[in-house]
Amino acid sequence: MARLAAGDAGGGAAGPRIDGMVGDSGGMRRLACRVARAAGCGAPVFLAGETGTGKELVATAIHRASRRGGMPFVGINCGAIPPSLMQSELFGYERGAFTGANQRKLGRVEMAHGGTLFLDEVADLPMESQASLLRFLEEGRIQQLGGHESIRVDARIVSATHADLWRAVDEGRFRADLYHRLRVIELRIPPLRERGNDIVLLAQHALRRHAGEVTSRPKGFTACALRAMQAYSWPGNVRELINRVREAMVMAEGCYISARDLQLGDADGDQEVVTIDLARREGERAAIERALARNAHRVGQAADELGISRVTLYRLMLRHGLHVARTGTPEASDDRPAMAKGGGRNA
Ligand SMILES: Nc1ncnc2c1ncn2[C@@H]1O[C@H](COP(=O)(O)OP(=O)(O)OP(=O)(O)O)[C@@H](O)[C@H]1O
Repeated sequence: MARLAAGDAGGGAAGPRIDGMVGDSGGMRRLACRVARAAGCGAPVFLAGETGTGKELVATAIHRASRRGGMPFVGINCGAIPPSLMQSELFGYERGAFTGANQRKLGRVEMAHGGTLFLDEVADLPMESQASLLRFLEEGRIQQLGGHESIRVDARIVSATHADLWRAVDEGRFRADLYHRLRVIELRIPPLRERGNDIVLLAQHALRRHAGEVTSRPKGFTACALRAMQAYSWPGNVRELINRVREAMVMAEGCYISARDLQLGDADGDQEVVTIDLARREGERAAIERALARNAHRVGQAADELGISRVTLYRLMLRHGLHVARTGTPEASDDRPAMAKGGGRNA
């Protein structure tokens, strides 16, 4: 189960991380810090992020790291329950509330008493349930279907959606008052394409984790496969990456998974063999190049984003043959190197 931990997140320097989540990029480290802070308070948390980015893992991590960690974590996917059943699913019903209600049934909110209620795909919550949820958030009380008394429940709400919740408000499908109540703390989970070398770490993690599913486990990835993975946009994020690696493990013809095995193209030279060490160095170099490009070659800012010190970044740039050339223009101060590639793959 996910919990917060301090330590190494897959090959980098020590720092906060979310246990159970592979990732060492600046974005994931920043998220880990925010998750730790969010866990320390009792306010509602809203998780925004594309599908497959790990929202459920983050919700679990917040729960585990909070004072409610030993109590129930109850999840519900609001998009998977028929709207007509949502009210009874969330708030339960009294015996005799409707035909067939032979005994009292607890709803998910009450099940989460003392713990955390995770409302996944909250944008799909029907209007009637939105009103009842708002009442719960304001008063800490619920009413069962067919019940006459209101029941006091102490549950923390963590909600998530991959959709644009504000748009749902704009279109009149989601109450603005509930929107603000749910978003007291908002955590944005970065899409996989913004996580640099995490893509390689996650692919290697999937290879290890699912080794038991195949008779002969591939030894690793070809260089082209690693490049193709880093160039791809991953619309299905981590879930898509894991599934592609699992499929490639079964289908791969050689000892190393190629870009073609991952259905990510058919690049020349895909037979090239890659050791873990080489893969790490390639990933590291790509992450540095990307951070520098994204930060207009400001080394200090790029270092912050990568979660390392400026000195370490200079050292790594030197190792990878990424030179800092001063041009003498005011913009090109120490902090704005013109980058030149050199040194080849083993630099
Ligand atoms: N950083 C990570 N490290 C390891 N596994 C991860 C990571 N992020 C996500 N996963 C895995 O990817 C899959 C999708 O994660 P999860 O269900 O938490 O995403 P989600 O954002 O809630 O998706 P959806 O919006 O579709 O509900 C799960 O199998 C999860 O274990």
